[in-house]
This record gives sequence, structure tokens and C-alpha cells, in this order.
Amino acid sequence: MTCNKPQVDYSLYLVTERSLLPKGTNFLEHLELCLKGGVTLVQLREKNLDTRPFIELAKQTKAITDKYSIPLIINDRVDVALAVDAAGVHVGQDDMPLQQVRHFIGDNKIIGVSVNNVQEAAEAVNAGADYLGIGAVWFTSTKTLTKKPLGVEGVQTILQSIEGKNVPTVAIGGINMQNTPQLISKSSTSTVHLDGVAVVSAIMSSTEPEQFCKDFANVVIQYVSKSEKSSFVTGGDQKDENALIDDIIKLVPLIRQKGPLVHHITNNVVINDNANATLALGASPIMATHPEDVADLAVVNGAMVLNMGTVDETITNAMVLAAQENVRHGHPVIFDPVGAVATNLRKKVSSRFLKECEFTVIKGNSGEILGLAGKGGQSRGVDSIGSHEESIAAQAVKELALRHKCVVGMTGATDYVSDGQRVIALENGHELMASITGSGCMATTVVGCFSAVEKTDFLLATVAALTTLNIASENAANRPDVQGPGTFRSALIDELFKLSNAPESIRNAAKIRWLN
Ligand SMILES: Cc1ncc(COP(=O)(O)OP(=O)(O)O)c(N)n1
Ligand SMILES: Cc1nc(C(=O)O)sc1CCOP(=O)(O)O
Repeated sequence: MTCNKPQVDYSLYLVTERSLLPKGTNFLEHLELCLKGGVTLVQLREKNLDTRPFIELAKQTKAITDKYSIPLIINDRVDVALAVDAAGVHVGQDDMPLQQVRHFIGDNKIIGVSVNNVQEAAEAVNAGADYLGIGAVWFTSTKTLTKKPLGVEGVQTILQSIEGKNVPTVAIGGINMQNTPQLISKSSTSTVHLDGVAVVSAIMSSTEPEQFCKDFANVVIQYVSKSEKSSFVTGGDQKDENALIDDIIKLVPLIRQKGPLVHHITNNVVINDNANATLALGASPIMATHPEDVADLAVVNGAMVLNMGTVDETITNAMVLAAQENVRHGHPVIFDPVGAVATNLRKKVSSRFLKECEFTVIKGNSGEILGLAGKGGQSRGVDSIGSHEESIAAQAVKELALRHKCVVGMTGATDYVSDGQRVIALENGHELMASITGSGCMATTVVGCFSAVEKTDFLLATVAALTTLNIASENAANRPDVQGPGTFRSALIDELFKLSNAPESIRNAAKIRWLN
């Protein structure tokens, strides 16, 4: 028997919810703009419509999806799908069982099934689901969740459980353009990956749906195709230093324009300097450490900076919670493993962090990064000592980035940054940085500020952050009023502020090398 199921591109799957449309917007017009922008699949989801108006709306919706040759799926209702000859039906665990849906709808239609765990996924696959909707990944305000969000790791567990079954998958729940890169790249392994994302509120509430969907579709396509190649990359493949410097210069003023909140839980030596560096760049610091503050702050946060400089059990628990809450809301989490291999306690605490948290960027000094990478980093207290060859440094950042699916930055006389594929060496900086306390922690803070506004390409965010701070340190050290560490410390904040307002001077000062 031949099967004529429609070919489906699952990459950007719009699930509708008319109540979320911007005020005064017409649903069908909004939908058409989304399709023009690049939505690849539409599900009409109506929870309160009677059958006849549901069929009427489905007919009007299908007239538009047909115009763009995009398949239309109907949520829950087999009768409505049949009435309008839709491409298929999506059912949840409490809806009509898949076998019955198949009986009514036939073999030529698509049936999608919602799954929240490995068992539901196995059942749906064995019963012949055409695709799975895995969710909820994160908290969503679009519907009341009855089960705990899966997080990226939960999605990966389900993907791995159906490896080789050849059933396409989308994730759903709390997904937006900012958290899509980490969702797709971190849920994939060398053998499994998501085929797309299903999105309700981010698209339905957009005031510029065509442009928004164009940008969103590009992000999804980029990350799905990179996962297909089974490599973890956070941004484009460019290896042009001038283009990278252009991107840095464009990024710097965005911090002041957007003024994101950057929540720090950091060590008590550097709190004041890190807050001032955040302000100097135009972001807004909050240095709250109480575990009860963490969830509320995660709702409005731009980026989370975690620094394990002063190890303490209560703070460590708050930091783990903060990492998890921020990941749940799709915010970047930057980790500074201060003194990670210096003592047994720190080894234990850093390995707990790396096991229980998903970091976006890990930024440490050479002792910390080489130590975590198993390449023999040495520390005295929290300071790194000893030297290393460039090839070892490059290998360390690359391997650690691949292992933890994040960007890794290693600071020193030369800084090295990698996303697991590309490695970049940064040559700016001044030796006076080593004579003030917490300059490495300040670098992590600055990475947090840049990541709060560049939420897609964290290699760029990290390179931009370290380059900006390093050039500010050179400018500060060269000032006639700087006499030594004390005056340098104040001048550094001033120079960061000046660069933030006039980033064009970065062009001639930046010393950036691609290693591979
Ligand atoms: C793609 C996709 N995945 C999951 C769902 C959720 O479906 P369901 O569990 O039936 O919940 P409701 O949508 O009916 O609230 C979905 N609709 N689409
Ligand atoms: C319809 C739906 N199903 C979910 C599931 O977990 O199965 S979560 C969800 C709502 C997703 O909305 P938003 O993109 O606005 O977060």
C-alpha cells in the first residue's frame, strides 16, 4: 500500500492561541505574516470553540496555510481535521488514543503525540506516531502544567530513548528565540537531535510576526543543521577577524541600550568591583545570595553569574538553584570555577556544579581550566601558576567546551576561547590586571553582561567581553594618573565606561587570532 503523507518540515512549528494576539490584531492576518516569515508547520489549537465555529475557523486557517503550502494540524479534534481535510491531528496523553485516531483518520494523515517521559515516548513510537511533541521543556504561562518541566536534560533523555526509531521530534513549552540555541544544541548528542521547536506565546504575541518568524526560523535552522552535523557550535562559521571585531563593536552599546539585569552570586572579595564593572557597561547588577530570591529574580534576569570563590554550603545550594532556575527561563548562566582544583573541597564543589548545572559559559584562569580539562593546571590558592604551551591551552578549552556543551574561556597573558569547534586567542590585556584582586572575576562579570544581550552566539559574547575588558586594562594602565594597582583599579572602571560609550576605538586596538 502506498502512503501519501505530506512531507513536513518541523523546524518552526506554530501552535496557535488566539487570546495571545497583540491587541487589535486579526488572527488570520497574523498567521499569514508568520507563514511569510518562515513558520514551517501550523497547529490550530482551540480549547473553547464549539464544533461548528471550530470547523469554520479551521477552513479559513487552511485556506491560508494552503497558500504557503504549509501543512495544518488540528489539536485534539479528529472530527474537525476530517471536516477540513487537514494534514493531521495532534493528541495529548488524555485525548483519544493514537490507534483510534489512526482508525478514523487513515494512514495518509499525520498524528503527533505529546510525551513527557521515556515510557510515553516508547508507547507513542510503537503505536505509530508520526512525530512527538516533547514537553514541557520549561515553565510556560500559556497553559497550566501538571508535570514538572523536563529541562534540556529531560528532553535529551527522551531523545536518546527513541534513538534509531526515525520519528521526528519537536520540543514545546517556554521556548523562545533566546533559549532555542541552548535547547537544540544541548539536548542533542552525536546520534540524536530535535527536528524543531513548537512555539505558542513567543510567536502569537509578537508585534512584528513576519520579521520575528524570519529571525526565529533562521536560528532554528542553524542549530538543527549543526546538530545534524553532530558538532556543537554556538554561532556562524566565520573566521574573519575584521568581521568579528565589527560584531564586537556592534555588541558593546547594546548593553547600555538594553540595560539587562545581571544577577551575581559571587565571592565576598569582589562584590563591589563586579557591581561597578556591570554598571560601567550599562547593565544593572544585583548581587543577591539568598536562595529564596533566586526564582523571582530568574523571571526578570538577563544573565546569571556564578562565582565559587568563597565556598560555603548555603551559597553553593543557592548557586545550583540559581543555575537551574535561570536555565528554566532560558537565560545564560556563566560559571567561574574559582580555585576549582586547588583543594579537595573545591574539587568536590566544582564537580557538583558541573554535574547538576547547565552552563552557557565557563570562564576561569589557566590553573582552573587546565585542571578541569585534566591537563594539569596548577594553582596557588585561587591564583594560577606555571606556564603552558598554546596547543595545550587550545586543546583544554576545546575539550572542556565539547564535554560540557558550552563556551569555555581561559584567561591569562593570552586568553583562549572555544565553543568546542572554533578556538580564538585574544592577545590584549595588561600585567597590572594581575596586581588587583578579582580581575578574573571581573572578566566573568563582563562575560555575563555581554551574554545578557547576545543570547545566541556565546562565543562572540565571550570574545567581545574579554577583548573589551583587556583593552580597557591597557587604556587604564597607559593613563598618566595611574601610579600602580590602587589608581589602576579605579581607572579600569572608568575605561570600561569610556569604551562602552565609544566602542569604535576597539577596532584598532583589538588583537584577535583564530587558531582553528
Ligand atoms: C507540538 C505539540 N506538542 C505538545 C502539545 C500539547 O498537547 P496536549 O498534551 O494535547 O495539550 P493541549 O495542547 O491540548 O493543551 C501540542 N499541542 N503540540
Ligand atoms: C500547548 C502546550 N503543550 C505543552 C506540553 O508540555 O505538552 S506546553 C504548551 C504551551 C507552550 O506554550 P509556550 O510556547 O507559550 O510556552
